[in-house]
Amino acid sequence: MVIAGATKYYQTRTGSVHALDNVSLDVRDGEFLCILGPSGCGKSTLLWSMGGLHGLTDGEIRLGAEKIIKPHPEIAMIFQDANLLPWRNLAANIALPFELKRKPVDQQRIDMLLKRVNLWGFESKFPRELSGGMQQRASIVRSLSVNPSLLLMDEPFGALDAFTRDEMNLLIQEIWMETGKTIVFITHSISEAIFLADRVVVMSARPGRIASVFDIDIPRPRPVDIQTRPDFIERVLHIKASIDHGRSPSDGLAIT
Ligand SMILES: Nc1ncnc2c1ncn2[C@@H]1O[C@H](COP(=O)(O)OP(=O)(O)OP(=O)(O)O)[C@@H](O)[C@H]1O
Repeated sequence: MVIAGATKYYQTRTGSVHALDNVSLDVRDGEFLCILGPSGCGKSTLLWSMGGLHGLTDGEIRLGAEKIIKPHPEIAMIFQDANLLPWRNLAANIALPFELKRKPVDQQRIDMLLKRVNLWGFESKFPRELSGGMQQRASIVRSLSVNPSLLLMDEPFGALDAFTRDEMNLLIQEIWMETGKTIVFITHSISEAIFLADRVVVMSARPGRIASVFDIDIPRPRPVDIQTRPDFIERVLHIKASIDHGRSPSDGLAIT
């Protein structure tokens, strides 16, 4: 995917908000890219535009030769809230994208994915009967069931407890290694970004711009306890220093 000069102004009753300023970035096929930055720096605006859910004021986003101006079958999105419909059981929730596209349900692929994320046997359960981590795993199955090439994840594990978050990070690392999907993942956590990414893009706020890009060459699979190793902590501090250098004192960014 190519992002070329992406610029976005929101028009509000109190004036216009400059959310993205001339953001250009090539997302390489098959890479795991994490976007990090303080609240309000335009991460979601950028990701939603990549998903065809928001229009840009200027610039463009392309997938191959196609300009992204509306949702695209090759692009799936996962949000912090699993967004399962409460009145549908797991099977019916996962079948939804097929219904919307009026396509036959690929049960074989869904079963394979359910087994992969340890939800096999839970198909008749309703969202309220599942933990937050299970709901998020179901939303991952729902997104992957239609076999997109690009997965856009907007702070998908931000609402989960630390243990579940570690489990989900391991799971998404494994899925990425097995499937070769391109993943763009937004997070507030520097450690989560370094743990997952091939490249970490740091954005700065007001207006949202790319401040720096860091290559993360740590071999995979990366175990969770890698985050306590001195060289990992050094990377965290290095990225944190670059953020502190370029931000105003009111911006917040978790260091976890
Ligand atoms: N629909 C909207 N209408 C008006 N302004 C908006 C809208 N959505 C976002 N903004 C503004 O655009 C800027 C960027 O917001 P965005 O949600 O993209 O940032 P973010 O980095 O994802 O923040 P967070 O980390 O808090 O989710 C902010 O100043 C925000 O208030």
